[in-house]
Amino acid sequence: MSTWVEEYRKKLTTPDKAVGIVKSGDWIIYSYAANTLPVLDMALAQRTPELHDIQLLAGVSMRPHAVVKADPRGEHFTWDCVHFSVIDRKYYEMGRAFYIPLRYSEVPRYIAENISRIDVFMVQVSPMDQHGNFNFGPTISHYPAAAAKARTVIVEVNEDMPIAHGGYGNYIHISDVDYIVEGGHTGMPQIPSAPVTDVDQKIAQYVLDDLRDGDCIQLGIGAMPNALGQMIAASDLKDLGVHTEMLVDSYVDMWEAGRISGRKKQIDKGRMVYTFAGGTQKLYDFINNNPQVAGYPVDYTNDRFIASRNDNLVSINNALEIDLSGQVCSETIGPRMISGAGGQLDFVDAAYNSKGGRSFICMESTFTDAEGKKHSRIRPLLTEGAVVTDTRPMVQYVVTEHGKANLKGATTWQRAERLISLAHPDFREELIQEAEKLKIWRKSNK
Ligand SMILES: CC(=O)SCCNC(=O)CCNC(=O)[C@H](O)C(C)(C)COP(=O)(O)OP(=O)(O)OC[C@H]1O[C@@H](n2cnc3c(N)ncnc32)[C@H](O)[C@@H]1OP(=O)(O)O
Ligand SMILES: CCCC(=O)O
Repeated sequence: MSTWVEEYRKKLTTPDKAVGIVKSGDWIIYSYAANTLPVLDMALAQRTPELHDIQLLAGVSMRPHAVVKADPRGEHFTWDCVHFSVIDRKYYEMGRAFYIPLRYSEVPRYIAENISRIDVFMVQVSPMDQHGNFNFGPTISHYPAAAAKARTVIVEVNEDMPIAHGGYGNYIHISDVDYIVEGGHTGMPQIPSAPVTDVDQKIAQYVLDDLRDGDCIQLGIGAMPNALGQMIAASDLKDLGVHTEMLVDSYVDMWEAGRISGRKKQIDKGRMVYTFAGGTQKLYDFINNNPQVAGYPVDYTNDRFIASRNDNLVSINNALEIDLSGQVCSETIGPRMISGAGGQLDFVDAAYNSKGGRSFICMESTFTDAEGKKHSRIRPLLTEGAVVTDTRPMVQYVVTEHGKANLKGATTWQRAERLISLAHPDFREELIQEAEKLKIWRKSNK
């Protein structure tokens, strides 16, 4: 019998006993994204009445949480997020979730340096291998930093979790684990790709026109990047590389269509690099035991100096609005939180600093509200309360369904002119008048 099997037996416990170590006032990190914790979360929720002032560091929720359901007013558990998914956004609307403004690359350092203590790290893992390792499956992110900082580490084993190959940091050894809980077959969250519209396809086409054989790509989340992934799969591009933050189903489509080889990458040659994967079973099956993918901690994938070591790094991300000077908001509507900074600025920076690299900020030119009224996403000024995700000196290409413009090095009047040319025609005249008032409209502008 291997030493690890004996140690496994000693550390194996029930969910109730494992969460029994939690005390009022504790700081807990919950694993997130596709590594949500159905069993430990349920057990902790049952202790709601007796626990107070528990700080839960979480976010990117791909399944709803029992602790939030059990405590709808947030009187026992505070839900602090490094990024909002649609589920976290609902918690926020209930007054139940808070945001930690950070670039995603900084989360491991934030855990190491800015939190005085982590009492418990609960993380969902794959079953232990013969060497005593539990694989983190689809999400590596900040988990190595959390495990290093936490006083107690509890793993929840999910028999359905894929075993993902990595660069480093993609597993935890049993000697670093305090308690093991067997969750059984709890499945993987299924996140289907967002449906693609004609507008998404038009935007994606402008980006596709710019892509070249051998580019190394990072695609953000949402319908437009999904449209682009499908269009790349159907194109004749070859030898693309992948160095991204999130791996989604469309990477599988591109790989299966023969578009991705990673042959031209300068680092992690031949491997698709990511820090978290979220999609359908197709994606989880793809990463399972596949040496062509490499999961890394987020301070590797999103570090601008590391990511930009790949030549021709092309970053493609979505935004919510942009002002005429080029400030991009991708995380709020006015003061209302939608998502978070995530890794957008990390990749805007990395792509621009990669030799031959380019960064694209994409958005539909308009937003239609619940009453059916159209609003321009290109605005004279950002909506009051909006936060700036990408500062204007950082932004390079901006794309809407009306075209593509390079803002790097452009003067204020050139920015106004170029951005107005990307606005919906119905709003252009009004934007010109506002640009005049802002003194960024040159008399000879078209
Ligand atoms: C995982 C990765 O993305 S890696 C990439 C790096 N990270 C980032 O880019 C982080 C920042 N970016 C993001 O979070 C996203 O790309 C977003 C939010 C900009 C766009 O994501 P999408 O899923 O395409 O957003 P979507 O169009 O569905 O809008 C999100 C919400 O904002 C609302 N919204 C969007 N624009 C507006 C607007 N102008 N006014 C009011 N509400 C708006 C939508 O109705 C939707 O709300 P709902 O979910 O309550 O219906
Ligand atoms: C966890 C961060 C997700 C994003 O960058 O959008």
